[in-house]
Amino acid sequence: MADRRQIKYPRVVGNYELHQKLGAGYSGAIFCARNLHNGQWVALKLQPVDEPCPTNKYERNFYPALQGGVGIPTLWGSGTYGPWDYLAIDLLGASLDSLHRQKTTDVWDLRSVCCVAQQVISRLEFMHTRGVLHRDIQLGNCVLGLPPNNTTIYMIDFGFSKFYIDQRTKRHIPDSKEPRDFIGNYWFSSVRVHCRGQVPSRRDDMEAVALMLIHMLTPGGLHWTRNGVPKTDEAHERLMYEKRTARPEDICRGLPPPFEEFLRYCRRLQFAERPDYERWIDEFRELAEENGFPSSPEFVWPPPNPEVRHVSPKPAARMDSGELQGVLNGLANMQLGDRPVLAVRDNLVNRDSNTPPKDAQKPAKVQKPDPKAKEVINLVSDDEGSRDENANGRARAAPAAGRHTKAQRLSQLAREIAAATDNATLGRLVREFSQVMEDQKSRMLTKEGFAVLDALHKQLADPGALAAPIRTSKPRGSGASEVPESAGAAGERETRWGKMNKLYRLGQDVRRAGSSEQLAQLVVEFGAVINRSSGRTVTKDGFGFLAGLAGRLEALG
Ligand SMILES: Nc1ncnc2c1ncn2[C@@H]1O[C@H](COP(=O)(O)OP(=O)(O)OP(=O)(O)O)[C@@H](O)[C@H]1O
Repeated sequence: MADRRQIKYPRVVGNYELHQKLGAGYSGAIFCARNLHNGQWVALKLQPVDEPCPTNKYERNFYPALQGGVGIPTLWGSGTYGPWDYLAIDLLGASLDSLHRQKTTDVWDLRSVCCVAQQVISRLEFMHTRGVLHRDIQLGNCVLGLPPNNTTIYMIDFGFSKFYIDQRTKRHIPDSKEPRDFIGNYWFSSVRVHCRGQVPSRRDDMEAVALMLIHMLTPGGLHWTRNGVPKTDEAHERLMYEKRTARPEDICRGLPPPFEEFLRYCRRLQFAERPDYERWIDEFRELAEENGFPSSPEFVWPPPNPEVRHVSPKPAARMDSGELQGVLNGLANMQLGDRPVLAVRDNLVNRDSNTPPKDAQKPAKVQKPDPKAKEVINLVSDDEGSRDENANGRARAAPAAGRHTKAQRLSQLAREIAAATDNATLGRLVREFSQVMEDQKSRMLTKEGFAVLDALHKQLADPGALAAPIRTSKPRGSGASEVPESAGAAGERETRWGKMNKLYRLGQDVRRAGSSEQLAQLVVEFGAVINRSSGRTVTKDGFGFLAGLAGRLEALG
């Protein structure tokens, strides 16, 4: 291959007249070009036909499969012209890499990063549904459109892409233990692919997004990127070692929890597993909303003032999913102190149902559970009606008045549940909770949803809640106890029933529960099953459980 600096590019290639150079990559250059016949401006990717790494040829395979997707450039023409191989695609604007270099602050603002997260995950969802892996996710391959599409992030550069669905058999490509050459980029390729030589699949595209987002929020970037591209094997080995040994909790220290959770989630995915794109788009949208930013994923650059907030690397109390699990199980052992007991008339005196209890009015905090104590833990994070501190220590603006997000509705429900004074009201609130969840596209149980369960549990957990326990029929299956099993038995249940079966069985148990205590226990188990399930989605059986719970509460009210 000729030395790229000496390559003389032609003035015209096919129907296109070349203008300024937009960029140069690993194996070619890209120009702004004009169609000589219709005047249309395009980006022309140019490569010598004898290029040893003919990425244009590879890319040409994927563009047809990806046409029509939001944020995927249109392919206007491609072919060879004399010694040149070319691709004519939509002319786009600045790449995130160029914005990264231009930015005047240490790190990106959280709003922009949440927009990038939502859009890039959505692009991957589209590509993956078309059977294509990107395999080279990086800032330089995320490019803004030109007006009027300048708030859309486009994915470019499919030179390393691959069909993970075999075009002939329509099956997922097989995993393999064979040693393989690394394909991807040094900064963001997943640990599995980059450091362990594994076959890339959907999970690795997702992990690359997670690393890219964390990089954007880290002063100086991820530490293995700071010495530049490795020039020797030794330097590459060192980089891989640093990447491989970097613990999620360390590289995400001080960042809002969804970033670490996302990275961990990607690393837990199985080789052929479909990532839950919707869940993570929702998570990052909610993170934006919680911080007072618009829920729209539109990428606005420069970030509109005065909302620009940068995430400082301040250590924050956080709860990982393992801890969350412990918390849910620990809810069963909560010490409720002298909290009033539902359905015992004496306790209703002096309680005004319109006034949330003192606890419910405080913005609850995410706390680190004490593993020994198994005490009361609040899972809720935000009270949107109040002002709160963000990670930067600045006051968080309340979301725009009149806009009721899922998070707001759930937080409000948690407060109303905490303030409820009878079971019939609780039953109605459970129905509302179910309705809020059903109205949502994703049906994912967020932390605000868990806070609703937490509030519900608190209201039900006292054994005296229902004055006259009613007789329960025997659950299906021999020797089953009349009392719903404890959270400690949940692990055993997992092997006895399939995962899906569990929610169905909980739905049956809830209709037979004879006391508030039993209902409280079932609420904990319900939360634990949802939390363990991939995507934390409330399924049909989950809604069946909620309907059963509401009905039971109303009947006992
Ligand atoms: N359609 C486009 N419109 C405007 N600029 C573009 C377009 N496509 C690419 N660029 C610019 O050119 C740069 C290189 O493009 P691209 O990544 O497609 O080329 P490549 O040769 O495959 O590069 P690499 O080897 O770095 O992956 C991009 O980072 C971007 O700045």
